[in-house]
Amino acid sequence: MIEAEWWEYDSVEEMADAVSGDVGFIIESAIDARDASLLALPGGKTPLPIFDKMIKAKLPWKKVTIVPTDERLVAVDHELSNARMLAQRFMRAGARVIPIGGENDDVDAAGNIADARLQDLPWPPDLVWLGMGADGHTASIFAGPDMQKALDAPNARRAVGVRPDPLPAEAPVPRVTLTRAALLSARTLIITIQGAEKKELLEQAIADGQSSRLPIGRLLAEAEQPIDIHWAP
Ligand SMILES: O=C(O)[C@H](O)[C@@H](O)[C@H](O)[C@H](O)COP(=O)(O)O
Repeated sequence: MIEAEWWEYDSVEEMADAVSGDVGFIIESAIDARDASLLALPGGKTPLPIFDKMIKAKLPWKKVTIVPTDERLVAVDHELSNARMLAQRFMRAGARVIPIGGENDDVDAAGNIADARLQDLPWPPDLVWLGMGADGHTASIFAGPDMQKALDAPNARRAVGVRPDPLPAEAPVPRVTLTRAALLSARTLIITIQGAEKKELLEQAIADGQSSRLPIGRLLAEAEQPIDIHWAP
């Protein structure tokens, strides 16, 4: 049974205020408890106004380490790179951003490299924050030949290489993604989505749970923690 709580806002701006406040609280609580905070943050467009609010907040960014939940296999300075997008924002604020990908034609090797990098970090993340595509993908767990690999990887495995099929139009490149086990190891799990269509899709995926054909449904079906879903029109 997926324990999901929906938070619905009237605007993106309102969602950004609320979510940036929640994430700030997660960061401060982690630093109080462990003197450090590890966050796994999504790519995509929905979180950008929230990220922009977050970096304006006076948080102890020097104690914060950020990894992308997934990465496109492009050069680290490429416009499609999630690490680049995160670094441009959060490194300026003082946080450490760890890239997990880069240009690599060998998708499986890229997955091994991402996994090795994540194995060096103090685990679990205080926060895994996910988005969802209109096709029901989340992080870079896409329908296609590698979906099961990302969903069924053993608990100790933190990342794998994936070849979405079909390749998503907004960034048509192979990826690495945190595995289901790694994503669900988070102390806190949140999702941010926008638009009526995605709301309906996510509600259906949650209702279908384990029998969902969508990656997000299959992922959440195994979650043991309650999930906060933030939605704006
Ligand atoms: O592609 C990535 O890097 C993502 O992490 C991906 O899972 C993203 O969160 C969704 O595609 C939603 O993207 P939008 O917020 O742009 O709709």
